[in-house]
Amino acid sequence: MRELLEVKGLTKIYSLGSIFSRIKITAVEDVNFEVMQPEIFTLAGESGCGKTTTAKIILGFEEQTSGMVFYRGKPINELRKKDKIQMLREIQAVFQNPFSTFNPLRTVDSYFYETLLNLKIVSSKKEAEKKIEEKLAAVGISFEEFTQRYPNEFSGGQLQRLSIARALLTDPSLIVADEPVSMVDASLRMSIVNLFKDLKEKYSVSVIYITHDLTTAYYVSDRIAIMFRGNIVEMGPAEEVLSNPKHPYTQLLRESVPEPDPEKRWGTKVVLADTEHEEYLRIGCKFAGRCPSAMEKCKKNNPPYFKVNDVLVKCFLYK
Ligand SMILES: Nc1ncnc2c1ncn2[C@@H]1O[C@H](COP(=O)(O)OP(=O)(O)OP(=O)(O)O)[C@@H](O)[C@H]1O
Repeated sequence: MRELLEVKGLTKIYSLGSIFSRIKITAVEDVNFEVMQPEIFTLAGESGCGKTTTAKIILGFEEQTSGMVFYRGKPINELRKKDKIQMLREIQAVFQNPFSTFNPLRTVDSYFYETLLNLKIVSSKKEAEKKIEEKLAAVGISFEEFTQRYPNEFSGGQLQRLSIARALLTDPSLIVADEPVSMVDASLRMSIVNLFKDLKEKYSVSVIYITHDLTTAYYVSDRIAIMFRGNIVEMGPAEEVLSNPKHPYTQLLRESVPEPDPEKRWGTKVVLADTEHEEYLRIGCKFAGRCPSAMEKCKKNNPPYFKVNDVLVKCFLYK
Protein backbone atom coordinates (compact mmCIF):
# COMPACT_ATOMS: atom_id res chain seq x y z
CA MET A 1 0.00 0.00 0.00
CA ARG A 2 1.23 3.45 -0.90
CA GLU A 3 0.46 6.72 0.84
CA LEU A 4 -2.19 8.68 -1.04
CA LEU A 5 -2.93 11.64 1.20
CA GLU A 6 -1.10 13.15 4.12
CA VAL A 7 -2.51 15.76 6.47
CA LYS A 8 0.23 17.48 8.44
CA GLY A 9 -0.22 19.91 11.33
CA LEU A 10 -3.59 20.99 9.96
CA THR A 11 -5.11 23.88 11.92
CA LYS A 12 -8.17 26.01 11.26
CA ILE A 13 -9.09 28.96 13.46
CA TYR A 14 -12.49 30.64 13.07
CA SER A 15 -13.43 34.01 14.52
CA LEU A 16 -16.94 34.22 15.87
CA GLY A 17 -19.17 36.92 17.32
CA SER A 18 -19.39 40.67 16.73
CA ILE A 19 -16.47 43.11 16.57
CA PHE A 20 -17.09 43.90 20.25
CA SER A 21 -17.01 40.33 21.49
CA ARG A 22 -14.84 38.41 19.07
CA ILE A 23 -13.86 34.90 20.06
CA LYS A 24 -11.56 32.57 18.25
CA ILE A 25 -12.08 28.84 18.14
CA THR A 26 -9.59 26.35 16.86
CA ALA A 27 -11.98 24.08 14.95
CA VAL A 28 -9.09 21.87 13.78
CA GLU A 29 -5.92 21.81 15.86
CA ASP A 30 -2.66 20.31 14.68
CA VAL A 31 -4.32 17.35 13.00
CA ASN A 32 -2.04 14.70 11.48
CA PHE A 33 -2.96 11.56 9.59
CA GLU A 34 -2.32 9.77 6.34
CA VAL A 35 -4.58 7.80 4.04
CA MET A 36 -3.13 4.85 2.17
CA GLN A 37 -4.23 3.48 -1.19
CA PRO A 38 -6.52 1.63 -0.88
CA GLU A 39 -7.89 2.25 2.56
CA ILE A 40 -11.05 3.31 4.31
CA PHE A 41 -10.01 5.90 6.87
CA THR A 42 -12.70 7.19 9.20
CA LEU A 43 -12.94 10.48 11.05
CA ALA A 44 -15.46 10.05 13.83
CA GLY A 45 -16.76 12.18 16.67
CA GLU A 46 -19.77 14.09 17.84
CA SER A 47 -21.13 17.20 16.15
CA GLY A 48 -18.70 20.12 16.18
CA CYS A 49 -15.48 18.14 16.62
CA GLY A 50 -13.94 19.38 13.36
CA LYS A 51 -14.61 16.47 10.98
CA THR A 52 -16.37 18.54 8.33
CA THR A 53 -13.87 21.38 8.52
CA THR A 54 -11.07 18.87 7.89
CA ALA A 55 -13.02 17.50 4.89
CA LYS A 56 -13.67 20.98 3.53
CA ILE A 57 -9.96 21.81 3.63
CA ILE A 58 -9.03 18.56 1.85
CA LEU A 59 -11.66 19.29 -0.81
CA GLY A 60 -10.49 22.89 -1.22
CA PHE A 61 -13.76 24.46 0.00
CA GLU A 62 -12.03 26.06 2.96
CA GLU A 63 -8.51 27.32 3.52
CA GLN A 64 -6.46 26.19 6.49
CA THR A 65 -4.91 28.64 8.95
CA SER A 66 -1.75 26.54 8.99
CA GLY A 67 -0.51 23.07 8.14
CA MET A 68 -0.43 21.22 4.86
CA VAL A 69 -2.27 18.56 2.91
CA PHE A 70 -0.18 16.47 0.53
CA TYR A 71 -1.67 14.40 -2.27
CA ARG A 72 0.64 11.74 -3.67
CA GLY A 73 3.46 13.59 -1.89
CA LYS A 74 2.71 17.03 -3.38
CA PRO A 75 1.05 20.01 -1.63
CA ILE A 76 -2.59 19.89 -2.65
CA ASN A 77 -3.05 23.68 -2.88
CA GLU A 78 -0.35 23.95 -5.51
CA LEU A 79 -1.72 20.98 -7.45
CA ARG A 80 -5.15 22.56 -7.37
CA LYS A 81 -3.87 25.75 -8.97
CA LYS A 82 -1.78 23.96 -11.58
CA ASP A 83 -4.01 21.12 -12.57
CA LYS A 84 -7.54 21.79 -11.47
CA ILE A 85 -9.24 19.33 -13.80
CA GLN A 86 -6.95 16.48 -12.76
CA MET A 87 -7.63 17.21 -9.07
CA LEU A 88 -11.38 17.34 -9.70
CA ARG A 89 -11.09 13.90 -11.22
CA GLU A 90 -8.93 12.35 -8.54
CA ILE A 91 -10.72 13.53 -5.40
CA GLN A 92 -14.50 13.32 -5.27
CA ALA A 93 -17.01 14.17 -2.56
CA VAL A 94 -20.22 12.52 -1.39
CA PHE A 95 -22.41 14.58 0.94
CA GLN A 96 -24.94 13.85 3.61
CA ASN A 97 -28.13 14.90 1.88
CA PRO A 98 -28.54 13.33 -1.58
CA PHE A 99 -31.66 15.45 -2.15
CA SER A 100 -29.59 18.63 -2.07
CA THR A 101 -26.93 17.14 -4.36
CA PHE A 102 -29.41 17.09 -7.26
CA ASN A 103 -31.69 19.97 -8.31
CA PRO A 104 -35.33 18.74 -8.18
CA LEU A 105 -36.05 20.37 -11.54
CA ARG A 106 -33.32 18.51 -13.43
CA THR A 107 -33.20 14.85 -14.36
CA VAL A 108 -30.49 12.98 -12.49
CA ASP A 109 -28.93 11.63 -15.70
CA SER A 110 -28.30 15.20 -16.95
CA TYR A 111 -25.73 15.58 -14.12
CA PHE A 112 -23.93 12.47 -15.25
CA TYR A 113 -23.64 13.59 -18.89
CA GLU A 114 -22.60 17.07 -17.77
CA THR A 115 -19.79 15.74 -15.55
CA LEU A 116 -18.45 13.50 -18.33
CA LEU A 117 -18.50 16.28 -20.92
CA ASN A 118 -17.21 19.11 -18.70
CA LEU A 119 -14.26 17.09 -17.51
CA LYS A 120 -13.67 15.80 -21.07
CA ILE A 121 -13.85 12.19 -19.95
CA VAL A 122 -15.74 11.05 -23.05
CA SER A 123 -16.09 12.34 -26.58
CA SER A 124 -19.44 10.90 -27.66
CA LYS A 125 -22.87 10.13 -26.25
CA LYS A 126 -22.33 6.44 -26.85
CA GLU A 127 -19.11 6.46 -24.87
CA ALA A 128 -20.88 8.41 -22.11
CA GLU A 129 -23.66 5.83 -21.91
CA LYS A 130 -21.17 3.00 -21.64
CA LYS A 131 -19.32 4.74 -18.82
CA ILE A 132 -22.55 5.59 -16.98
CA GLU A 133 -23.81 2.03 -17.29
CA GLU A 134 -20.57 0.70 -15.83
CA LYS A 135 -20.68 3.06 -12.83
CA LEU A 136 -24.38 2.42 -12.19
CA ALA A 137 -23.64 -1.31 -12.14
CA ALA A 138 -21.01 -0.68 -9.45
CA VAL A 139 -23.74 0.78 -7.18
CA GLY A 140 -26.46 -1.70 -8.18
CA ILE A 141 -28.75 0.51 -10.30
CA SER A 142 -29.76 -0.29 -13.88
CA PHE A 143 -29.49 2.17 -16.77
CA GLU A 144 -33.22 1.79 -17.52
CA GLU A 145 -34.41 2.70 -14.03
CA PHE A 146 -32.11 5.73 -14.03
CA THR A 147 -32.77 7.32 -17.44
CA GLN A 148 -34.83 10.51 -17.65
CA ARG A 149 -35.95 10.50 -14.05
CA TYR A 150 -36.11 13.34 -11.55
CA PRO A 151 -34.64 13.19 -8.00
CA ASN A 152 -38.07 12.84 -6.37
CA GLU A 153 -38.63 9.61 -8.33
CA PHE A 154 -35.87 7.91 -6.34
CA SER A 155 -35.70 6.94 -2.68
CA GLY A 156 -33.05 8.54 -0.43
CA GLY A 157 -31.01 5.33 -0.53
CA GLN A 158 -31.13 5.13 -4.35
CA LEU A 159 -30.24 8.78 -4.65
CA GLN A 160 -27.24 8.34 -2.38
CA ARG A 161 -26.12 5.38 -4.54
CA LEU A 162 -26.51 7.68 -7.54
CA SER A 163 -24.33 10.35 -5.94
CA ILE A 164 -21.69 7.68 -5.38
CA ALA A 165 -22.03 6.50 -9.03
CA ARG A 166 -21.63 10.09 -10.16
CA ALA A 167 -18.50 10.46 -8.02
CA LEU A 168 -17.13 7.33 -9.71
CA LEU A 169 -17.46 8.74 -13.23
CA THR A 170 -14.03 10.33 -12.99
CA ASP A 171 -12.37 7.11 -11.75
CA PRO A 172 -11.28 8.86 -8.54
CA SER A 173 -8.55 7.61 -6.22
CA LEU A 174 -10.12 9.21 -3.16
CA ILE A 175 -13.72 9.77 -2.10
CA VAL A 176 -14.42 12.08 0.82
CA ALA A 177 -17.81 11.00 2.17
CA ASP A 178 -19.27 13.30 4.82
CA GLU A 179 -22.04 11.56 6.83
CA PRO A 180 -23.19 9.76 3.65
CA VAL A 181 -25.69 7.53 5.43
CA SER A 182 -27.11 9.65 8.23
CA MET A 183 -30.12 10.71 6.13
CA VAL A 184 -30.68 7.28 4.68
CA ASP A 185 -33.09 4.73 6.21
CA ALA A 186 -31.34 2.77 8.96
CA SER A 187 -32.11 -0.50 7.12
CA LEU A 188 -30.20 0.67 4.02
CA ARG A 189 -27.16 2.19 5.74
CA MET A 190 -25.09 -0.95 5.76
CA SER A 191 -25.71 -1.60 2.06
CA ILE A 192 -24.36 1.85 1.23
CA VAL A 193 -21.25 1.62 3.39
CA ASN A 194 -20.73 -1.81 1.87
CA LEU A 195 -20.38 -0.07 -1.46
CA PHE A 196 -17.30 1.72 -0.12
CA LYS A 197 -15.79 -1.64 0.76
CA ASP A 198 -16.53 -2.91 -2.76
CA LEU A 199 -15.01 0.17 -4.34
CA LYS A 200 -11.90 -0.26 -2.27
CA GLU A 201 -11.55 -3.90 -3.18
CA LYS A 202 -12.51 -3.71 -6.86
CA TYR A 203 -11.15 -0.31 -7.90
CA SER A 204 -8.54 0.49 -5.21
CA VAL A 205 -10.49 3.62 -4.25
CA SER A 206 -9.60 5.08 -0.85
CA VAL A 207 -12.36 6.63 1.22
CA ILE A 208 -12.30 9.20 3.99
CA TYR A 209 -15.49 8.28 5.78
CA ILE A 210 -16.80 10.99 8.09
CA THR A 211 -19.38 9.86 10.58
CA HIS A 212 -20.80 10.00 14.08
CA ASP A 213 -22.03 6.42 13.68
CA LEU A 214 -19.59 3.99 15.22
CA THR A 215 -21.50 0.91 14.07
CA THR A 216 -21.00 1.56 10.37
CA ALA A 217 -17.52 2.89 11.15
CA TYR A 218 -16.58 -0.36 12.87
CA TYR A 219 -17.86 -2.39 9.98
CA VAL A 220 -16.27 -0.45 7.13
CA SER A 221 -13.07 1.21 8.37
CA ASP A 222 -9.51 0.00 8.19
CA ARG A 223 -8.32 2.78 10.49
CA ILE A 224 -10.18 5.35 12.51
CA ALA A 225 -9.38 8.69 14.11
CA ILE A 226 -11.62 9.88 16.93
CA MET A 227 -11.89 13.67 17.09
CA PHE A 228 -12.86 15.90 19.99
CA ARG A 229 -12.93 19.72 19.83
CA GLY A 230 -10.58 19.89 16.88
CA ASN A 231 -8.09 17.29 18.11
CA ILE A 232 -7.57 13.69 17.16
CA VAL A 233 -7.67 12.03 20.58
CA GLU A 234 -7.20 8.42 19.46
CA MET A 235 -6.17 6.87 16.15
CA GLY A 236 -5.39 3.36 15.03
CA PRO A 237 -6.85 0.19 13.49
CA ALA A 238 -10.66 0.49 13.72
CA GLU A 239 -11.09 -2.94 15.24
CA GLU A 240 -8.65 -2.14 18.06
CA VAL A 241 -9.86 1.42 18.73
CA LEU A 242 -13.54 0.49 18.80
CA SER A 243 -13.42 -2.82 20.58
CA ASN A 244 -10.83 -1.73 23.12
CA PRO A 245 -11.08 2.10 23.35
CA LYS A 246 -8.33 3.72 25.35
CA HIS A 247 -9.14 7.42 25.49
CA PRO A 248 -11.88 8.23 28.03
CA TYR A 249 -13.65 10.20 25.30
CA THR A 250 -13.68 7.22 22.92
CA GLN A 251 -15.06 5.12 25.77
CA LEU A 252 -17.84 7.66 26.33
CA LEU A 253 -18.52 7.98 22.61
CA ARG A 254 -19.11 4.28 22.30
CA GLU A 255 -22.01 4.62 24.71
CA SER A 256 -23.88 7.48 23.09
CA VAL A 257 -23.38 9.78 20.16
CA PRO A 258 -25.79 12.60 19.37
CA GLU A 259 -27.14 12.80 15.82
CA PRO A 260 -25.64 15.52 13.61
CA ASP A 261 -27.81 18.52 12.85
CA PRO A 262 -28.55 18.56 9.08
CA GLU A 263 -29.41 22.27 9.20
CA LYS A 264 -25.96 23.13 10.54
CA ARG A 265 -23.82 21.11 8.19
CA TRP A 266 -21.92 22.95 5.46
CA GLY A 267 -23.76 26.12 6.45
CA THR A 268 -22.27 29.35 7.71
CA LYS A 269 -24.50 30.21 10.68
CA VAL A 270 -22.61 29.11 13.75
CA VAL A 271 -23.74 29.34 17.36
CA LEU A 272 -21.64 27.71 20.05
CA ALA A 273 -23.16 26.14 23.15
CA ASP A 274 -21.55 27.29 26.43
CA THR A 275 -19.84 23.96 27.14
CA GLU A 276 -18.56 23.79 23.56
CA HIS A 277 -17.12 27.29 23.85
CA GLU A 278 -15.50 26.53 27.18
CA GLU A 279 -14.00 23.27 25.90
CA TYR A 280 -12.50 24.95 22.85
CA LEU A 281 -10.77 27.51 25.07
CA ARG A 282 -9.27 24.99 27.50
CA ILE A 283 -5.50 25.13 27.87
CA GLY A 284 -4.98 21.51 28.92
CA CYS A 285 -6.86 18.48 27.64
CA LYS A 286 -10.10 19.70 26.06
CA PHE A 287 -11.94 16.73 27.52
CA ALA A 288 -10.74 17.31 31.10
CA GLY A 289 -14.01 18.96 32.23
CA ARG A 290 -16.02 15.85 31.37
CA CYS A 291 -13.40 13.17 31.94
CA PRO A 292 -14.01 10.75 34.81
CA SER A 293 -10.24 10.09 35.05
CA ALA A 294 -9.03 13.73 34.82
CA MET A 295 -5.94 14.54 36.87
CA GLU A 296 -4.62 17.94 37.91
CA LYS A 297 -2.07 17.97 35.07
CA CYS A 298 -4.80 17.33 32.48
CA LYS A 299 -6.30 20.73 33.29
CA LYS A 300 -3.01 22.58 32.83
CA ASN A 301 -1.13 20.73 30.09
CA ASN A 302 -2.08 19.72 26.59
CA PRO A 303 -1.31 15.98 26.49
CA PRO A 304 1.03 14.68 23.78
CA TYR A 305 0.36 11.42 21.92
CA PHE A 306 1.34 8.14 23.52
CA LYS A 307 1.69 4.94 21.54
CA VAL A 308 -0.11 1.89 22.89
CA ASN A 309 0.54 -1.00 20.49
CA ASP A 310 -0.70 0.30 17.10
CA VAL A 311 -2.83 3.05 18.61
CA LEU A 312 -1.97 6.70 19.28
CA VAL A 313 -3.74 8.15 22.32
CA LYS A 314 -3.67 11.79 23.36
CA CYS A 315 -4.06 11.15 27.08
CA PHE A 316 -1.81 11.30 30.18
CA LEU A 317 -3.26 8.00 31.42
CA TYR A 318 -0.93 6.26 28.96
CA LYS A 319 2.26 8.08 29.87
N1 LIG B 1 -17.74 28.89 8.90
C1 LIG B 1 -17.55 28.77 10.22
N2 LIG B 1 -17.36 29.86 10.99
C2 LIG B 1 -17.16 29.75 12.31
N3 LIG B 1 -17.12 28.56 12.97
C3 LIG B 1 -17.31 27.45 12.27
C4 LIG B 1 -17.54 27.48 10.86
N4 LIG B 1 -17.69 26.20 10.42
C5 LIG B 1 -17.57 25.41 11.52
N5 LIG B 1 -17.35 26.16 12.62
C6 LIG B 1 -17.17 25.65 14.00
O1 LIG B 1 -16.04 24.79 13.99
C7 LIG B 1 -16.27 23.67 14.84
C8 LIG B 1 -16.08 22.40 14.06
O2 LIG B 1 -17.15 22.29 13.12
P1 LIG B 1 -17.28 21.11 12.07
O3 LIG B 1 -18.48 21.36 11.21
O4 LIG B 1 -15.97 20.89 11.40
O5 LIG B 1 -17.54 19.87 13.02
P2 LIG B 1 -18.21 18.48 12.69
O6 LIG B 1 -17.57 17.52 13.60
O7 LIG B 1 -18.15 18.16 11.25
O8 LIG B 1 -19.70 18.72 13.14
P3 LIG B 1 -21.05 18.48 12.32
O9 LIG B 1 -21.18 17.01 12.29
O10 LIG B 1 -22.10 19.16 13.14
O11 LIG B 1 -20.82 19.17 11.00
C9 LIG B 1 -17.68 23.84 15.41
O12 LIG B 1 -17.61 24.41 16.69
C10 LIG B 1 -18.34 24.77 14.44
O13 LIG B 1 -19.35 25.51 15.11
